[in-house]
Amino acid sequence: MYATHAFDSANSRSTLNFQSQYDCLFVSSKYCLASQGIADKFSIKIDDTAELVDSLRQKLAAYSDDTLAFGVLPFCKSEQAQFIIPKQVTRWDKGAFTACLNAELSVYKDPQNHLQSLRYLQSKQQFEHAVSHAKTLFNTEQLEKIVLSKQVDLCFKEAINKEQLLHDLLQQSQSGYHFSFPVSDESVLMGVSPELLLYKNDHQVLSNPLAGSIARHSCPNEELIRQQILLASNKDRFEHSVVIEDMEQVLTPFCNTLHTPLTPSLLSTATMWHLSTELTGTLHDANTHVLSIANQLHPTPALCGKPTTQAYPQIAALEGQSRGYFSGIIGWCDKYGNGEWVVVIRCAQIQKNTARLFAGAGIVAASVPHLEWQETEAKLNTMLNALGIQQSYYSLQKSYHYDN
Ligand SMILES: C=C(O[C@H]1C=CC=C(C(=O)O)[C@@H]1O)C(=O)O
Repeated sequence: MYATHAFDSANSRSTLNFQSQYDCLFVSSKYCLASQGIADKFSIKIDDTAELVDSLRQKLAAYSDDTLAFGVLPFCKSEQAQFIIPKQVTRWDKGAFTACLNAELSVYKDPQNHLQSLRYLQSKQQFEHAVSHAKTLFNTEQLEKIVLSKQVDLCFKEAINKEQLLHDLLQQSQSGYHFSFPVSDESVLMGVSPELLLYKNDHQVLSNPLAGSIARHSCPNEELIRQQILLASNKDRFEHSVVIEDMEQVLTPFCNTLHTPLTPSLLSTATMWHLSTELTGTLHDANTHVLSIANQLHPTPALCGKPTTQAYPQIAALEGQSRGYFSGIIGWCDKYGNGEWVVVIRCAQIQKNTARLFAGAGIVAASVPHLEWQETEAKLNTMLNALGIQQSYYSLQKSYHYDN
């Protein structure tokens, strides 16, 4: 059921047919898990962590010891998570998987798929107004931080080739966590998250929250300046510290030891620099399920705000539509409660010839509305680049298609 794939470069086309051979995909720093066939598919409530974990354990109990479950939890705790227990999971070495995908796609590279329309669900003005409004709440609502996001709908002439998209995401950045999960019969959630919520193996836990961002630049000198600006920015350092404090509070009761570096470091994606902190710990109990911790961490103030209970209703009111799986969590777990979960960002929900893109930014008292808009624009570039959309064309189109 859980096979390690020895990559045979001479026979790459017959060893993996990407059109049909995976349903769920999770690519970590060194490995890639690709599932084939569906043994069971089910939804579970996420508002009660103990119930969520019990239901999962019961489902997995019926299968062999090496069975995995893939899942995606929505942002909103009143919605349900989706899980898939695959018939088979192939574990690839990451390099081998990428080489195989390259070999597949070099044979049939799709012609350029033309963008037909682009629609912002919130205009720039609406987003900036929401940021300004959020800033007034910091004085009155005991709120320290809130994450506001936007959604953009793209429509292409032809159906989006998901294998090509995955390939382009991998080409763009080998780092990060690439994922693909069929959230309905017709639509797939795909992306490359830079943010590890929780890896758990036996006693060991690792988390790598990110918060505080600046867009990358093509000029090396400007890149250095931007890195320094980000490291020295009190606004971004505050945005980051709020997340780390909250995560430490959740992780501490589970851990014998927990190490948190005193200052954040920098982490880059293909398009952004982020402030990053790696928390490492050892658990009291190796049987603790990865989701017992991950669902308590979720949603962290990197995706929601602080305090969470105050931020949730404000997000619903200010954003005006459901985030669905965006800023939820995605990953896998095994029968022993081991697994790896990342936050659902830098992603799109793909359905036939349409893609819905998402991007958010942490808002604090020192936020400047138009800069937060620019940050979310820069974050959209991960998916826009992978979808082959040229910036000049995109800029021209978007000025005509705000959904006012
Ligand atoms: C909400 C997003 O990013 C989060 C993760 C990293 C940095 C963030 C920030 O600096 O605001 C966000 O908290 C997104 O990419 O849509």
